[in-house]
Amino acid sequence: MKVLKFGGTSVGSATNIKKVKEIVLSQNDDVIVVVSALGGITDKILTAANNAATGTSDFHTELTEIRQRHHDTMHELFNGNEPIREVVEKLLDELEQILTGITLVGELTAKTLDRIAGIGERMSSQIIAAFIGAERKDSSLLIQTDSNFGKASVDFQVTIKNIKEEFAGFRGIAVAPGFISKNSKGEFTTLGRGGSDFTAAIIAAALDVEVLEIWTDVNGFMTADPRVIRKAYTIPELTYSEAMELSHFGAKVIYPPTILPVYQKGIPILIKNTFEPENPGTRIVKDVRNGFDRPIKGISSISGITLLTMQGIGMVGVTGISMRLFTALARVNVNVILISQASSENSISVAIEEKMLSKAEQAICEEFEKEIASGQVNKIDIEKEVSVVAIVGENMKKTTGVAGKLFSTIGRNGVNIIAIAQGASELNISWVVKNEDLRKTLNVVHESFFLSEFVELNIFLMGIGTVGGNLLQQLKQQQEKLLKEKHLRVKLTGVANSKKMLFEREGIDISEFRDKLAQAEKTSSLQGFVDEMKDMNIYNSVFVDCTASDNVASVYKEILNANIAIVTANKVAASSDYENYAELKRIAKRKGVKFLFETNVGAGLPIINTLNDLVNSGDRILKIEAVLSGTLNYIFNTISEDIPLSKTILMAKEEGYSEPDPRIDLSGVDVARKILILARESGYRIEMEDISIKRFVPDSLFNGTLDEFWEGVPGLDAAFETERKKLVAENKKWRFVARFENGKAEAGLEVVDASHPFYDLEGSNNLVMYTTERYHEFPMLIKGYGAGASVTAAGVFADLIKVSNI
Ligand SMILES: NC(=O)C1=CN([C@@H]2O[C@H](COP(=O)(O)OP(=O)(O)OC[C@H]3O[C@@H](n4cnc5c(N)ncnc54)[C@H](OP(=O)(O)O)[C@@H]3O)[C@@H](O)[C@H]2O)C=CC1
Ligand SMILES: N[C@@H](CC=O)C(=O)O
Repeated sequence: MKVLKFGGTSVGSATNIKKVKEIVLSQNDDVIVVVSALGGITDKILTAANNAATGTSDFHTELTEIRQRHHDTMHELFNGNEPIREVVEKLLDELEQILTGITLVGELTAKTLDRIAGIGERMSSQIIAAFIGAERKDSSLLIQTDSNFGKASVDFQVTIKNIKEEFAGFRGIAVAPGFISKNSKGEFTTLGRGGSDFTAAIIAAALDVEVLEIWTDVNGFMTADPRVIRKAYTIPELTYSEAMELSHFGAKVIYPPTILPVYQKGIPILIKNTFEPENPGTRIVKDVRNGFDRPIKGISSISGITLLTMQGIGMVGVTGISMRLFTALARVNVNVILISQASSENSISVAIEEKMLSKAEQAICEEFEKEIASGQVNKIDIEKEVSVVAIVGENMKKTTGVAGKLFSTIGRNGVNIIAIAQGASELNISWVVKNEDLRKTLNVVHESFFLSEFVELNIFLMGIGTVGGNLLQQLKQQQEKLLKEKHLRVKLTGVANSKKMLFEREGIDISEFRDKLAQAEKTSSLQGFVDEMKDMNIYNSVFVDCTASDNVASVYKEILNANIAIVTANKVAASSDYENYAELKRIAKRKGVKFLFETNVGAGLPIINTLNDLVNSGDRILKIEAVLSGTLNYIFNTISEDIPLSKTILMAKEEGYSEPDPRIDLSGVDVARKILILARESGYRIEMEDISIKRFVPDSLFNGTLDEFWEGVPGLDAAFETERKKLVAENKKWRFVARFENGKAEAGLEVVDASHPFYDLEGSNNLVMYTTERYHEFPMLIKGYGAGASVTAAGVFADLIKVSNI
């Protein structure tokens, strides 16, 4: 035999009652169906009763609605041929008479309220029993309570005997109302909050049924609130204690105290969805089966919380403080949701519902009036607009590292934890965060404990030109593969160029980003972009800088301080003042976020990473010799009798090798920035001014505007051609070489012969030679394309993958 309980929404309309019938008839067992009132009816009865108690007969609106709902439901279920209309009509009349009586006396007692509060269940059970063609049983004649009207206590001895007698030898389907009961005098009582669950649990326990099924409007307990966590999913199995904890923390699937009778008997509870009966739902059992025994089962949260903290040196070592605090709160009916006390006994924090704040504050201040006046206890500290979050799971007890993983994940994402509580049962770890951090907290914790197979990376990209545009193409191309093979979901969450900016929490479709950005409402603004990123407060966020802008580089500190990682192709920050560069690295380290700039030197070549690996493994960089400009190398490899210098510069720009402003390349500044970064990454404190640059283009060309530069450059062509011819005759080549040795860096144009390793460096290639303590006789060489859209974008992409930690 089974007991199936259907809640208010499940029986809320004729359509839903038809679904209930299908479910009940599909059971291959004898079934007792316990039903709530039609959804919303009990509330209407209570409102009508309270209105009546004002003595103004102001209950008719509710009563008319209650009548109409039942008439409509019966009409639709029975096609106008309503076999139980008379019974229901009588109950509605009874309700009207009592409401009229309440109006006349102008008073509503708990006893009178119990008389009418269960009329909804009495009506719904009649309708549903008739519609299913089942026998109706009257729970109020079976469940006997004391006379504590409003929340009566069950006399289990009498009740169990009644139920056993009533159902002895029963076969088939019975329908019984939930929530209602009677005292020994035969007066109506009710079972309080969650009453229908309680009725079902009492019957299930009395009859020792195989299972108690609670049919509701959700697919059981979810790993987290699905309104916040899109990827939350149903938990297949929970222990009674886990279900109890999750319910306490906001998962309103069951009301725990009501399932006590089945818990004591070890009868499994199955939570099922009336509207998705094929969903397996959640099984609540004593011991979960293998495979359903992960350490964390669910995350829950309660918002609308205030944290009160009592602190003072006068509290240390004084007995009775906690007792007085909790007694004071209990006196004014304030429920304490979380308690946290430092072992120093110097402070104690309690989380309470926000609406209880003034009562609680007053009670504490009165209780500790003397201590506060004498300064032994400080003024009560109040932290409003906070939420309590909890992870729940019985297996935490057997697993080390859960708390470590939990708090490091939260911390890495920049969420401040205000208070923590964990009971010695290790069933639940609860902590308090600001309301504004709740969504992010739930997301990071959910991802870390439930979706570790799916990591999400939220990209905020600034700059969609040569490099940024290509990066997006590559991301688009790889998105599916990364998801499938690496379980990494890469989302473009924000994007901007110098004109517009666009944000979408759920991710911008990369194939449409240009159109969408062009049509975006928001005008681009650097601070606006940063503020929006911070406000969105999304976990695993990364800012990607594909501009060449000094301004953009100037906001890195703010971004890292907001726990947002940075991946940048822009060399400005890493080559700015040493103090700024070092500070950015310090912030990134302190905040536990990445600050990566591999593409700053040699585009996609692993030049910085290799250097870091050498240094971190204890090697020492003795010398760096390198060709670090893709543009300049391309120019010197392309210049010929037919292609003059000025044309090669244009060609380098068109190929996507040069900086947005090619004077940065031609002046040697780009190379100086790169050798500076390598020197710093080798462990040297060095500034841009320390680098000597030998220019090969007169300074006058760099002093004017970009247009003046383009106009002036052809003037150099003839002299270069003359020099070039001489070099060809001598079988020599120009190379713009950077060197770093003994703490000194320099860059300049050199002539190399065929014996030199740089001689054969083709196209836009770069070559770096690291002479180190370990690579001494034969330096380490890294060679390959040193510029260009696709290789640079690939380098940025590789840094992004590093940020995702997959
Ligand atoms: N090209 C290469 O081989 C390599 C380049 N890099 C670096 O990559 C970076 C990008 O270079 P590249 O793609 O060639 O440059 P582009 O000029 O092609 O693109 C720059 C992008 O940045 C945008 N932008 C500029 N300023 C701002 C701002 N203040 N706010 C928002 N967006 C802005 C531009 O917008 P708009 O179009 O509206 O002006 C454009 O979308 C540079 O720092 C460069 O040094 C690094 C290694 C190799
Ligand atoms: N403009 C740069 C691009 C890479 O940093 C170059 O030409 O090397």
